Amino acid sequence: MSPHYKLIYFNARGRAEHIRLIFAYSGIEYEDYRVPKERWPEYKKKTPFGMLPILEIDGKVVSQSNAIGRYLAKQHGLAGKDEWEALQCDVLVDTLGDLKQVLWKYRTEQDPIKKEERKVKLMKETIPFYLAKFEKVVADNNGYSVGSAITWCDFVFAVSLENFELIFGKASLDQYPALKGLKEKVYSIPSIAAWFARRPTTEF
Ligand SMILES: N[C@@H](CCC(=O)N[C@@H](CS)C(=O)NCC(=O)O)C(=O)O
Repeated sequence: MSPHYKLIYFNARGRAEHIRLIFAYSGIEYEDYRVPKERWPEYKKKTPFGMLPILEIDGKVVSQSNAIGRYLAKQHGLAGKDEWEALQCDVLVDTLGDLKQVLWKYRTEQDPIKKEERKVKLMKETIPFYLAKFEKVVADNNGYSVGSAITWCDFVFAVSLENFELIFGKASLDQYPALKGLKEKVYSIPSIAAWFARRPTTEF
């Protein structure tokens, strides 16, 4: 019998959405609990490290979005065909994490001058540096980020690229056709498209 899963996060896609895509793709029932903002200070005390997402598996609680993603991916055939591909998934997920950290610093920068400086560096250096490399990886793998079949890494890419387009505009991926194609491929998988259609609307 499948365990009882309860995914706990905020009312956002953020660091939980790739986990929701794994659940949707694998047809796994789970509770998608979104902690209301006003309940967070109290709720925080009950979490292992004061942060979300967490996943309850038959009542046992684990934290860390990528550890959770990797665990579920391994169980549901989404972690590559062998250890080498599983490693490639981890490498790309962590590298995307590095880029997302820089994007987060830009998005949350309060000083307008520093924000503009960050934007110039991002647009001229950081984003082309990472996206050109990711583009080559996906093009070389015929449209997958790892190997020749769908992995949880593709889900992390799809969610990140969707956010990227929200931040920088729809045309921002035009020069990266393999990445754009990967995002579209993931969101057109029927089980994921169905999740996309019914998921709560949130900013990020
Ligand atoms: N490395 C952790 C980071 C988790 C994290 O930063 N969570 C944020 C939301 S995205 C959080 O819980 N913030 C609320 C707080 O720190 O009080 C993961 O990937 O799960």
